[in-house]
Amino acid sequence: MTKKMTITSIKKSKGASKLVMITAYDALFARLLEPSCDIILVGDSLNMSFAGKGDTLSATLEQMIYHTNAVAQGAKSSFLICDMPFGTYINPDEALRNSIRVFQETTVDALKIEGGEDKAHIIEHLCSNGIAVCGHIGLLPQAVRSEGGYKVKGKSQEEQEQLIRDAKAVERAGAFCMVIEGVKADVAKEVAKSVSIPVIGIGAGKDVDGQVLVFSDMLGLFEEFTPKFVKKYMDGASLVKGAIKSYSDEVRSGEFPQDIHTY
Ligand SMILES: Nc1nc(=O)c2c([nH]1)NC[C@@H]1CN(c3ccc(C(=O)N[C@@H](CCC(=O)O)C(=O)O)cc3)CN21
Ligand SMILES: CC(C)C(=O)C(=O)O
Ligand SMILES: [Mg+2]
Repeated sequence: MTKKMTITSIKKSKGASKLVMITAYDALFARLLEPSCDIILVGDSLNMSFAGKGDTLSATLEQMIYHTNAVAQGAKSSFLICDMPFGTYINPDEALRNSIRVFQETTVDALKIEGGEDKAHIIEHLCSNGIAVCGHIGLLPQAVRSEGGYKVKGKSQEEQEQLIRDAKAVERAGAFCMVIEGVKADVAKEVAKSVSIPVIGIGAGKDVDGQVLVFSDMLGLFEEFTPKFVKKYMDGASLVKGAIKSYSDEVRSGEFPQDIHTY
């Protein structure tokens, strides 16, 4: 990835190339991910993977702004999206006020909000005030408590029809793309076909317009999180633990530091 993507090139990518999105929470990883991805998402999953909490609900706007600024320092040529955290877009005015804060306090390119048909009026209000919005439909992590867990969507006829309505409402409201999470692959495929903006999947099969994963999941760093949709591209936890063990052993044995590490 050399030239930074724009709302226009992201929209145009549909049907031509798959979008690669990965989350990042700091400058260090943002710099490492940037060469191979189109979009970096500062996800509210940072409340779990970074802050160690049990779900995303207690992530704050201040946290999201802090991490977005860190990521922006590391990734100057990636399109940057920040999740609006739980409780920050409960009505159009609140949503716009909070979105403007993120836009003014960071260099983020777009914001992501969870919800379909029920959030279309919010997306519309943001879009008509200069905020680029990425939708998020299907499994909505911010609804984990009201839903009683993380539930894959699209299993019933009603859910399938609702997902199509959600995607169309998000598109009509002005979103430039959307994430579809935790949806049966055949249903996600139909959803992607039903709109003309890119639909980026996570746990939604291959027949969508791109994929997103949490970086710490795909690098095998987040050991306790092993849902079906994650592919571990490296065993990060073992590698890191092994390196730390070597350091520890060498400090204790006196093997580190050697002359080359010494002034
Ligand atoms: N590190 C991390 N990775 C993520 O992908 C992620 C987060 N955090 N935090 C926010 C949400 C929460 N996500 C989740 C969390 C759990 C399941 C889960 O337990 N899935 C079950 C399937 C449930 C069903 O069949 O209905 C699984 O076993 O895969 C799915 C998505 C995805 N998001
Ligand atoms: C899992 C992705 C889509 C997300 O919303 C997050 O990382 O918070
Ligand atoms: Mg999120």
